[in-house]
Amino acid sequence: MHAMMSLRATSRLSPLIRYRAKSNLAVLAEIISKNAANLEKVGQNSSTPLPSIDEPFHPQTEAFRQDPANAEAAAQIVAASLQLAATLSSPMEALYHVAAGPFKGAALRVSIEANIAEILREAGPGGLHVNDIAKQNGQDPKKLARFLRYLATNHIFQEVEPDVFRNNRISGLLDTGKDSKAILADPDAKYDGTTGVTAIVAHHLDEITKGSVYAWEHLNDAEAKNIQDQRGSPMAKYLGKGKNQWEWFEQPDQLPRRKRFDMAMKGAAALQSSEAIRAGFDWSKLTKGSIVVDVGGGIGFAAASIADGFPDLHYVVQDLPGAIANAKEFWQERNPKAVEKNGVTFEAHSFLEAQPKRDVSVFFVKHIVHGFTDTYCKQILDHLRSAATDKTVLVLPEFIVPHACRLPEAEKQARQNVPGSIDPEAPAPLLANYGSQLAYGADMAMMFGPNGQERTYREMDNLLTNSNWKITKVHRQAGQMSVNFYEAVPV
Ligand SMILES: C[S@@+](CC[C@H](N)C(=O)[O-])C[C@H]1O[C@@H](n2cnc3c(N)ncnc32)[C@H](O)[C@@H]1O
Repeated sequence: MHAMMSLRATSRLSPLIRYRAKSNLAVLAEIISKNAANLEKVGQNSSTPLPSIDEPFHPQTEAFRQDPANAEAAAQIVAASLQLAATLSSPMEALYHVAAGPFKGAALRVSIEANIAEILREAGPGGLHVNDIAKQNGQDPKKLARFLRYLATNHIFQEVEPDVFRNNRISGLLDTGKDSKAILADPDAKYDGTTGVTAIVAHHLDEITKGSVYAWEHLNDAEAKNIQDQRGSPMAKYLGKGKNQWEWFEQPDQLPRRKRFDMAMKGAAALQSSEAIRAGFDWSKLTKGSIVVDVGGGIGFAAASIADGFPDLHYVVQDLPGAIANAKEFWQERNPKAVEKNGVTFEAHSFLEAQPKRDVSVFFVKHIVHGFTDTYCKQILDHLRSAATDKTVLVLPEFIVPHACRLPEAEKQARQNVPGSIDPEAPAPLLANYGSQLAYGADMAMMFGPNGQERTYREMDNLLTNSNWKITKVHRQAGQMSVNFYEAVPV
C-alpha cells in the first residue's frame, strides 16, 4: 500500500524535478571525488597527514587544514557527504538521525562521566572488553556496552571485537590525559589543568542539554517569555531554580560546575590555536604599555595567548569574583612573569555596570554578547562606549551565524565597504553554509543556557550601531571551528 502510494506520487513528479534530483547525486559525488583527489596529494606530505578515523586523535592530523585550500576541500567533501546521506537515507532513518540526537548525547555523557576514553587509552591499541572497563569504573557492563556500541556506530570509539572497545580519532578528543584512577579518586578535579575540550563537551551534555529538553514548554511559558535577562532560559528555570547561570554557579555547592565551566571556556578557546587568537587583530600596532581589557575574560585564557606574543602590553582581566580567583591561579601557572612584573591585573567587575578603566586601547570582548539578549547587550556595549576614547577599538570574537541559503545581491552590495563581512558560500548544489553545524549548535546552547544568541552579521551590526559602535572589519578564520573577530570603532 505504502509502496503503491509512493509510486503514484513519483509518477506525478514533473520530469524537471526528477532530472534535477538525479543530476544532483552525480554532482555531489563529483564534488567529493575531485576534492578527495586533491587532499590525497596533500596527505602524501608527512607534515600534513590526512586524518584517519581508526587512530587516536593527534593534533598533527589537523595541520592540513591550516592551508585555506585544504580547509575548503574538506568542508566541501563534508557538505556533499551530508547532503548525499540526507538524500539517500530513507526519510524515516534521516529523521531519526535527528530525533534520536538526545540519546546520542546521553551515551556520550555516560562515556565522559565513566572515564571511558582515559581507561581505553591506558588499555592501548588492542582495546578492552567492556567487563574489564566496568571493573575499573564500577558501571554495569551490559549497559555500558549498549552506550559504547551506539557511539561506535556514530564513529566515536571502535568496537574491534564483540564487546571490545578502543579509542579512535574522535573519542580520543574526550581523553583528559589524566590517570583514570586519579580521576575516580577525585572526580571534581577531573578537568583541572586540562585543555578544557572534554570540559566543554561535558558542560553542554549536562546543564545545557538538561535545559534543552524543555525548549517547547519554555517557549510557551507566559512568565519566561518576558524575562530578558539570563533567568529567562530553560536551564535557569529548571536547573538553577530561577537563578541565572552565574548566580547558580557561584553557590558553594556548585563550585565544581563553575570550575568545569571555566575549563570549558579554555576548551572553547582551544578550538582555535593561540596563533589564531593573536592573528585576529593587529596587536603589533599598539604601543608598549597599551591597555587591553579582557572584558568577561573568564580565566583570561585568550588574553594569555595574546600576551605570549605581545608581552609589552598591559592586560586587565575582568570577570565575576569566582572566575577571577581561578584566573589568578591560571596566570600564576601559565605566565608567572606577567603576574610578577605587573603585566596583568585582575578585577572583579560586572560588565553590566559602568566600566571603571580609562585610556583603554582595546576592549577585548570574547564570547560575551552571545550570552545575552539584545536588551542586555546594549547595556554592556553602552558602558564600554562611555569609557572609550576616540582611539579605543572594540574587538569582539564571536561566531557569525550564516544563513542556510545564499545572501541576496543587495545585501552583499550593502556590506561591500566592510572587509570580511560577506559570509563565504559553498558552491551549488551544496547548502550555502556547507551544512556546518557548529554555529547553530552554539546558538542553541546560548538559547537553552544563558538565554542568549549567536548572531548573523546583520544582527551584530544592528547591535553595535545601536550602541554607537561601527564595524570596520571582520577577520574571518579558515576552517569549520572558526570564530571571527569583529573590529569596531566609536562613532
Ligand atoms: C562564555 S564565557 C567567556 C569567557 C572568555 N571571554 C572566553 O572567551 O574564554 C562568559 C564569561 O562572562 C562572565 N560573566 C557573566 N556575567 C558577568 C558579569 N555581569 N560581569 C562580568 N563577567 C560576567 C562569566 O563569568 C564568564 O567567565
